[in-house]
Amino acid sequence: MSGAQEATVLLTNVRPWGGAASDILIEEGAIAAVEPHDPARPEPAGGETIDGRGLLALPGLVNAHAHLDKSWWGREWVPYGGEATTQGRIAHERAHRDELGIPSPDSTLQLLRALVAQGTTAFRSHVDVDLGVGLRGIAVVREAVAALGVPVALEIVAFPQDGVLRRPGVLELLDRAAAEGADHVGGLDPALIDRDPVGQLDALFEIADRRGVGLDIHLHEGGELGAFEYDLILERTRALGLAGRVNVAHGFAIGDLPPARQRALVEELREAGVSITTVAPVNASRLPLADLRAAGVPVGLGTDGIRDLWGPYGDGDLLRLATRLAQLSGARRDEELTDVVRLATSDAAGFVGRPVHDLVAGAPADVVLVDAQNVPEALVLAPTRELVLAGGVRVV
Ligand SMILES: Nc1ccnc(=O)[nH]1
Repeated sequence: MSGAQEATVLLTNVRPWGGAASDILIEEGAIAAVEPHDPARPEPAGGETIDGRGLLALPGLVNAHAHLDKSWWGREWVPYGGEATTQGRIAHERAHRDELGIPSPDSTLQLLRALVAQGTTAFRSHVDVDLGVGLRGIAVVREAVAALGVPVALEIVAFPQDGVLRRPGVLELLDRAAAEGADHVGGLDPALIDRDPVGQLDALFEIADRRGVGLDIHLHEGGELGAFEYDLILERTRALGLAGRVNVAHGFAIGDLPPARQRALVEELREAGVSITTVAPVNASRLPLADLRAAGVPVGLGTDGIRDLWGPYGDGDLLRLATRLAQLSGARRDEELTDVVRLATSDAAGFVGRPVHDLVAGAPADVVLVDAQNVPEALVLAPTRELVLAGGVRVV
């Protein structure tokens, strides 16, 4: 990619995960070595040396659930005007996105600039695919990421926000998106939106299985209905051998179940290889985060939409969002706080198609420096990002 990416960078005197002072050598966008800090280490020939001033180093933050196509970021404030239901938001967005020129490469680019400046270096973004916009949103997001000029990781979920079976032609669009390089096919609330949970899920799983892509399904539906839909998803994941390729986004229903059924569902998710993403909502049932983490079910954290026709909230700071997740989950001990930071960084590698995303040799050189004593303090304070590298390229 860019020449900047290929340059050698020596990042000296940083404390990876709050550990001992270290020097990180970066070559061709990847971490080549992490070694004990040596003030006498020679500068790399033809490369750049950056003094890390003893700051705490974390891997880049991973936004595992974004909607990069929806935002009006960087424009005049857009007051929210829809009804506060899922269908109300869908209708409001469809009624007003054209007059705002959404999806827009420019708004998405401005949003991305703000997000990477806060240390997010990898994204899994749902992108609306529907009869109005077709696959244009996917092209818009790809164009904005290219214009950003920074080697961030991007996975695309072709997301049928306006419904699947109730909108004939959407399945064909999803199939084309998968054929043309989308990493996942999305879905949403197959009962509320399509009034046919078995039908929607069968159709989505068929595409994912045939095209060899993943599935990432929004499940806002709660209680017994949502629990039934979890069952349908687990059943199909097992039947088609799609372990490790299926994600449930939001999945509020699990938080509505009594503890014994929650534990049983966590065990089923683990066994079937289904992951969960959350946006740490303050007004929905809580995920059993500790149980999910203890079972080894991958849990990703994302921003959801940021300042869009779904709502006015969000500053995109994933570290601050991690603070909220920790608070909502009752995390208090240092190990629990640190675990939430791992969830938002190194442990989220799988959500953005990376085998490894950490401060280790062989990983992409995505590094965030903050002024904090240790990882728990970095989580609690979410301090200014003093330096952000994405693929070895300096963003901040
Ligand atoms: N939380 C959500 C944001 C955008 N679209 C959805 O379906 N849900």
